[in-house]
Formats: sequence, C-alpha cells, structure tokens
Amino acid sequence: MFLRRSVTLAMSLKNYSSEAKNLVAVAVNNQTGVATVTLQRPPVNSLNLELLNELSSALTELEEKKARGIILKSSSDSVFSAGLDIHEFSNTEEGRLKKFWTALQDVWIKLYGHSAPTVACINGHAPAGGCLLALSCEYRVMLKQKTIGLNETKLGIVAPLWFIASMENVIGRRLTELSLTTGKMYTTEEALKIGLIDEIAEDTNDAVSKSENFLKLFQNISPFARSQTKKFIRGNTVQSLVKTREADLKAFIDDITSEKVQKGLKVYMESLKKGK
Ligand SMILES: CCCC/C=C/CC(=O)SCCNC(=O)CCNC(=O)[C@H](O)C(C)(C)COP(=O)(O)OP(=O)(O)OC[C@H]1O[C@@H](n2cnc3c(N)ncnc32)[C@H](O)[C@@H]1OP(=O)(O)O
Repeated sequence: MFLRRSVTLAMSLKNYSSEAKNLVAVAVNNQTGVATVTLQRPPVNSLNLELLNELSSALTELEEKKARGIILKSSSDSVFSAGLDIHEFSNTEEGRLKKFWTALQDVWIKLYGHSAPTVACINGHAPAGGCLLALSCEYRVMLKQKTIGLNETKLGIVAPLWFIASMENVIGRRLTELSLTTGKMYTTEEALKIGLIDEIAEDTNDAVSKSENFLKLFQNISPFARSQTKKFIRGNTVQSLVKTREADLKAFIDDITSEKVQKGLKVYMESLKKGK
C-alpha cells in the first residue's frame, strides 16, 4: 500500500516552475517516499519572490501527496542559502514587496508546520533567511567549515518575532538573545556545540546520507501519530504568525522602506562586493 502511494507520488510530482527556469527541484524516492527539495538559484540561492513561490508550491504538493520525509538542500556545495535576496529590499514597488514578504510567510508556515518529517541538509553557508529555513526543519546536518546564524542586526534590520521563535525553540532564549543581538554567525563546529545543528558531515553525500538516516527513525512510526505530535509541539508557534500576518507584513514594509534601513542596506551590499 505504501509502495503504491510512493509510486503515485513520484509520477505526479512535476518541476515547480511557472517560468522557464527551475529554481527549486523536487525528486522523490520511489521506495521510501522521501522527497529531496533542492534550491538551485546560483550563485548563492538568495531567496527572491520567484524562488519562494516555487518552494511554497513544492511544499503544498508534498503535503497533499503525503511525502514520507523532506530533505532540503542546495545545489551548490558552497552556499545553502544567502538568505533573502537583498535586491528585493531595494525594490520599493509596494506590490512586489507585499508579494515577496507574503511568499516568505507562506514558506515558513508550510515548512515549519509540515506533516512530513523535515531535515535541513545544510551543504553550505546559511546566513539569515538561510538559517531560518534550516531552523524550520526538525533536524539539521551541516557541512564542516561553513557558517550559520541570524545576522540581521549586522544589516541594521530587526529579525521578526517568528525568526526569533524559530531559533529560540531550538537553542533556548538566552543563546537566542545573545546570537540575535550580536548578529553572530556560528561556525559548523560552534553550531554543533550549542545545539543549533545536530550533526556535522564531511561532504554533501555524507550529509544526504545522514539526513536519510534521521528520516529512517520514522519508518516504523505511524505518520498520523508523528505529525499530530509535531502539530501539538509546533502549533502555537505557527499560529502566532498566522494570527498576525497582516501586522507582520505592515511592520516589514514600514521598516524596509525607511530611509535609514535603505541607506544601511546599500552600505552592506557594497561591503559584500568589496569583501571579494
Ligand atoms: C526588516 C525585516 C527583516 C528582514 C529579514 C531579512 C533576513 C535576510 O535574509 S537578509 C539577507 C542577509 N544575508 C546575508 O547577510 C548574506 C550575505 N552574503 C554572504 O555573506 C556571502 O555572500 C555568502 C557567505 C553567503 C557567500 O559568500 P561567497 O564568497 O560564496 O559569495 P559572494 O561573492 O559573497 O556573493 C556572490 C554574489 O551574490 C551576491 N549576494 C550574496 N548574498 C546576497 C543576498 N543575500 N542577496 C542578494 N545578493 C547576494 C553578492 O553580492 C555577489 O554578487 P556580485 O557577484 O554581483 O558581486
């Protein structure tokens, strides 16, 4: 019965792009029903509106098709995701800004509360929004010699409450406060020490295999019992954004379009380019 469902899943999943480019690829293993969702927007998988929309559709379809697990990874071995595409912030066209933030909220709500067990296979650096995606999963395997963290204060911006909650639910309030206020980027080894990640991998193959091993823990667990338990544990966090989406969107638009933040972002982008 399970095998039949898996085959259906594999056959019905398509590439998630409404455009010519595919920014997110989904591959489902016929035997296990586990989906590998790969971010593929070179050079750094920065999250723009189109990528977020594709990721959101992929997560919906994997929910509908009852995927048995999700591994979220990058097509690059260097960067998992550089976080939100900073170019979206300088686009002050309000219509697009609204769609962009709403798409990010959608992705977070779907990923954080997904019925399937989720693993972030962090095969590269994961600052800011990249770290948020990883924190939204249930388990994190990260390549050695990379960095991860919520560094928003370094850009002169304030991480929304749901970014903060995502970290707090993993490493606790004290460390979250220190991490966010200082905009700390942790090395892989430091991240393991504080519980921000669960395992270190030598390379991407090793990371995928460790991610698959985590998902094997659920082979003999009822998917219903597992996902309901996850819902009980994560439900309040998800609801806190669901109930305040409009206010959160307004706060984002007000913050990001302010002259002070725009100036700071310009300086940050220049420093990124100089850092080459
Ligand atoms: C008020 C509401 C709160 C909003 C919340 C925001 C959360 C966010 O996610 S903000 C985004 C924060 N992200 C970062 O600070 C990451 C910045 N990037 C890096 O640190 C590095 O790029 C990297 C460690 C991820 C990768 O380093 P690497 O040496 O491999 O690549 P680079 O040469 O630095 O970058 C290549 C290329 O990509 C551009 N770029 C990098 N990050 C972003 C980004 N987040 N958005 C847009 N573009 C990005 C970088 O400028 C380079 O472009 P050029 O080749 O044109 O110079």
